[in-house]
Amino acid sequence: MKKKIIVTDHAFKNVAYEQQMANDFDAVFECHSCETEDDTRAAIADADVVFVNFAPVTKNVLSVLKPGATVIRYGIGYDNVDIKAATELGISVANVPDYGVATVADHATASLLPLLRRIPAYNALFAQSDKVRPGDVGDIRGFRSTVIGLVGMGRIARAVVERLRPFGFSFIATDPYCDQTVFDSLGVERVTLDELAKRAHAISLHAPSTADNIHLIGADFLSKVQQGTVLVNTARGSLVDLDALAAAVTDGRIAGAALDVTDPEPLPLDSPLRGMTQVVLTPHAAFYDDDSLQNLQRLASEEAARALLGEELRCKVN
Ligand SMILES: NC(=O)C1=CN([C@@H]2O[C@H](COP(=O)(O)OP(=O)(O)OC[C@H]3O[C@@H](n4cnc5c(N)ncnc54)[C@H](O)[C@@H]3O)[C@@H](O)[C@H]2O)C=CC1
Ligand SMILES: O=C(O)C(=O)COP(=O)(O)O
Repeated sequence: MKKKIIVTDHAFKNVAYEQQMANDFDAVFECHSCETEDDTRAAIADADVVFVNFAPVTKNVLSVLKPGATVIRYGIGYDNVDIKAATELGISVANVPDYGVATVADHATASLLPLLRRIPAYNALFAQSDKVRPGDVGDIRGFRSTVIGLVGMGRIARAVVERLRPFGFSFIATDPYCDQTVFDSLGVERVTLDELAKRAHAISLHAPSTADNIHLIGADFLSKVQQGTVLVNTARGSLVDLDALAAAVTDGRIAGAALDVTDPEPLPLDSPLRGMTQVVLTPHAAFYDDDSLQNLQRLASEEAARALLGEELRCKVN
């Protein structure tokens, strides 16, 4: 019987790599745009390999697969897949941890620097006044006296440090699970989350979405930050309590925020954050450029080939 390879959803320009890989195996290949659990269940029934981007892969969805099937997350975070249920059902899950580290780090860096220079705030003033002057956006701290605080010290955070280092910033970071040697080799001071809140002038989030990390950046954290701090989130929306963030932007503790991810996504039309000139929004796009998409689709397709050949997966997460 022919093998069956299904894409549940994606935002790519084409699926040429996947199609070629399926042809190599003379497999059935279908590409869907699943929006509901029912869509996904119907699309993947009896598949051998499932590629999933953002569609939720719940226990209910997984139950239509046979033991031995493989689910490949198009991406790094796999919080949309019920890993426990997959393991119980004998289904392997893999992600692609290394396709776009540079691209996400580029996006975080490109978001953070304009906030520190208050460029979005100046730009907004031009819509209201014909006499915009230096300093109209409040105090601006020089880069060489600015402390960057990283939440998470994994692959992307390390790449952000490399990109920001030439500007002369100092770096502090919190990561309960990362080895001290990583901090030492990068010259990053290890601190607690509490200390990071108090000392950082710019905070960039790079921790995964887990049950423990929900609203890590909430009212308590934001009550401790210095007036005029900036925040960048390219990790996962669930890390930030958006109501608490809106309050902190309103009272000036947060002078600027760049949110690539929010919970929920998309950000509701009536969210106050949409109208705030200090808040820059991008649509979960930090991973998105031509280089990273090519890597992602190629590496995911190679992983699928390994699954079909019965070989050990490169990036199995369960
Ligand atoms: N916006 C986008 O397009 C993209 C977002 N991401 C997100 O970025 C996150 C980070 O990616 P990587 O750096 O590749 O992951 P990674 O797994 O290399 O690093 C994550 C680090 O966070 C640490 N961590 C976990 N809980 C923490 C906590 N409570 N406080 C501080 N640190 C904590 C871990 O110990 C680990 O060192 C991913 O989980 C993913 O959700 C990844 C790619 C694209
Ligand atoms: O999942 C995607 O394709 C992305 O948007 C980026 O995913 P990640 O954030 O890598 O888990």
